[in-house]
Amino acid sequence: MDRSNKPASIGVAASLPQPTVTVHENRIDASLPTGESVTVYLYGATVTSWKLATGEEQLFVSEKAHLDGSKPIRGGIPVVFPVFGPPPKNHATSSLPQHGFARNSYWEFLGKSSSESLGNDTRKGDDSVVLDFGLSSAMLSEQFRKAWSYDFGLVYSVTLFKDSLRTSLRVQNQGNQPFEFQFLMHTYLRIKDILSIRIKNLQSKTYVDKTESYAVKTDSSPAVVIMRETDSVYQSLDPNVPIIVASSEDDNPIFSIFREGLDDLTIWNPWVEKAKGMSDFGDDEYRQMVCVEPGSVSCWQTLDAEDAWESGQTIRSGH
Ligand SMILES: O=P(O)(O)OC[C@H]1O[C@H](O)[C@H](O)[C@@H](O)[C@@H]1O
Repeated sequence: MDRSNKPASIGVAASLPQPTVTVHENRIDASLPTGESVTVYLYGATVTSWKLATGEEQLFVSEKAHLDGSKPIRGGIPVVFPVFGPPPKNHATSSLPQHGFARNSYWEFLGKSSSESLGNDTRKGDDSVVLDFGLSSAMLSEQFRKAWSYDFGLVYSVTLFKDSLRTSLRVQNQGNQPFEFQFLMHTYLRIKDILSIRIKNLQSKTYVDKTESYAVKTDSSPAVVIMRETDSVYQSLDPNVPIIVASSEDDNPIFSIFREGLDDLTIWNPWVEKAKGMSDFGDDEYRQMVCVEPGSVSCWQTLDAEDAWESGQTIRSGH
């Protein structure tokens, strides 16, 4: 019997275009057959570039950023672990630098995997490529190992899709005692002009304003508009509601940020004076970027011996 919805025959997998992954000494480049690409430096497992098929860069990296491992990379997606901001005194992280050690340690490239298109036209090739990076206690510098002597393993996965990028972290406690940590993805989004965007879905949410001595505030405006130095840590957000960076001209989404297991979100822009004081950031570059940073930073995650914890973000470009 002829089936009217008989599926078309599936092409031979070996002949399909595949994602390309190039391993350099200090970074990994990957691209999809459709032209999208991503670059990840081993230093900090920092994603430094995410381009759409049009070649349009989605992430901001300062022209003054250090890419030689002498300093955390100013831009892209630095990984913040196991502490966010200046470590508190009298805590196990107190001897670590600001934002911990993940962004200034060398990670190992663990390999790639890819998933095939689930659409009808499998001839288009693979829909995504996943790059996995690992960092464990044994890989830390002596200084960091001394400052935070827990046994841990991190696997950071970077997945490139056609219109989005997912970054996720799995933290494993490989020791025999619990430890506490914070985690955040310090995403620098590239925008045309800071004055032409607004950030939605934060209405009436409580945040800590780090520019005003950590004052706790609530903003009832329908969207966050950035017109001065901004360093706001939003807390306890509904994980199911994406954060939207929209054009203030036509309200079209420029980026939508989906969070998994990350209830806090920092919004940061250094503005004029702070930009001038940063040696690895151009004086006028604050206009081309906004940091939208999903994290778990308002309290400590406690991870028991041999336990694991996972979380992630997906950034979708455009609609
Ligand atoms: O200069 P960094 O150590 O990279 O930190 C850059 C920024 O990171 C976060 O967004 C913090 O909330 C800010 O307080 C900090 O200034």
